[in-house]
Amino acid sequence: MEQHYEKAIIIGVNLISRPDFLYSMQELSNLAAACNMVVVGELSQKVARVNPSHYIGTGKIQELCVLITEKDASVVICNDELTPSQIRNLESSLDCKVIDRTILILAIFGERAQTREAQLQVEVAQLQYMLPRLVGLRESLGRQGGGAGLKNRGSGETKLELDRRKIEDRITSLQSELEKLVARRQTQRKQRRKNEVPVICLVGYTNAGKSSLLNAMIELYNPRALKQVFTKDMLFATLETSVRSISLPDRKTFLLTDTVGFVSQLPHHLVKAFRSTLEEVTEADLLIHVVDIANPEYAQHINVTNDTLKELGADHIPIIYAYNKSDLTEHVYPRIEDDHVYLSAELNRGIEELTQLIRERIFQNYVQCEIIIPYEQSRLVAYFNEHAHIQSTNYEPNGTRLTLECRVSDYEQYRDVFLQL
Ligand SMILES: Nc1nc2c(ncn2[C@@H]2O[C@H](COP(=O)(O)OP(=O)(O)OP(=O)(O)O)[C@@H](O)[C@H]2O)c(=O)[nH]1
Ligand SMILES: [Mg+2]
Repeated sequence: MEQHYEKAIIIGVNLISRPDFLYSMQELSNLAAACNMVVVGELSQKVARVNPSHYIGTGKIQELCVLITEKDASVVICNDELTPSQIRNLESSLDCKVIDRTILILAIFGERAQTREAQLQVEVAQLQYMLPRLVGLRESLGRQGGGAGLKNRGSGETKLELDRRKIEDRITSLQSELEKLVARRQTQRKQRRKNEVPVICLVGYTNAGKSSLLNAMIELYNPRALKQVFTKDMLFATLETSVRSISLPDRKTFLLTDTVGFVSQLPHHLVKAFRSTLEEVTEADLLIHVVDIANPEYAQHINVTNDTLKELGADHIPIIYAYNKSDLTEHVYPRIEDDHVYLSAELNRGIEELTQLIRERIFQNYVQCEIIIPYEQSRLVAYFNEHAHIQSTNYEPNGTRLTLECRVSDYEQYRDVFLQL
């Protein structure tokens, strides 16, 4: 089937205090493309503050009207989240469909959501966005058909109240379903804590290669598990959290979590709705910040991710930087430099180097020791075989002598049982 592309014009207010404006417009254009729109024109206004009634000033509106006709555009996309009345006023001045950055991101998330949890989260965010905008939210959410004119205006207060009630009821029911799923996930996380398995979370800008890196780790260390995750060259390929257990050759094990990618100005409702998914990040022992080092905007991407981590309250967690897609650059790789490593998830190169950094950060609490376990405690031999790296095993008259590397906590817990060497 032939893909239908809607012609869009992007507009933005370049606040004097905003250094990342050009970048954010570029990002908006990528978001539009992910939503099957083609950007045919662009307009920006440099001012000290956003126009409270129309987002942009009167002069700019005239200019925009000309541009819309000239380019035969059917939608205008604003670079910020607009108030309900700004959208309403702009639409009537332009007589053209107007959407904002938030609707765009919500639409992409809506299209990508696969699991029940992700679908519920997106729908809650969409409804909450919609609630205060019921009046005049013309075609914007169900972006099909285009240009319905003003015919839905003023359909009466009663109808509006009814719609509002319906939406509120729907939000309540979605949220209660969501809470059940969240409770289940929290139980799983508690269980993991109890097992003392360290949790490492992959974070980063969307399309940086987080899912690819998870797959490369699986392929190297647990190839038989066949639990690869979905990767694709598009914004927000991943909306759900996947957790995989990675066992290194010396039996050290950690959980590696892949999660939703970040983008600048992630809508407030969306962050709130995805709170449970993102809790995985805030409770991690270590973060791997995946950066697409081949992208010219990578420094901005790093800032966006770090800002989002701060917003989530996860900026206290230790970070390793994985400079991914090094194969597309001139950088020498694989290579470790301080807390970052140059690698290529696609070519499976640099994964061991990354693992080395992980080991240094996560597995410092290990001791090298030699112990004798009495034969009547042989279940402990089985325990250490499972949870430690055994270097040698010898059977002596009174017990099993093991040379091993194990967690300090395990050593401390059982030291009274061990026999004198
Ligand atoms: N050349 C090259 N391409 C890569 C590398 N790693 C990932 N890619 C490609 O980059 C694209 C995005 O990869 P994903 O792993 O889906 O990225 P992600 O960070 O999980 O993205 P979201 O889930 O959308 O946030 C895919 O087309 C990958 O094939 C790499 O090391 N080199
Ligand atoms: Mg992904």
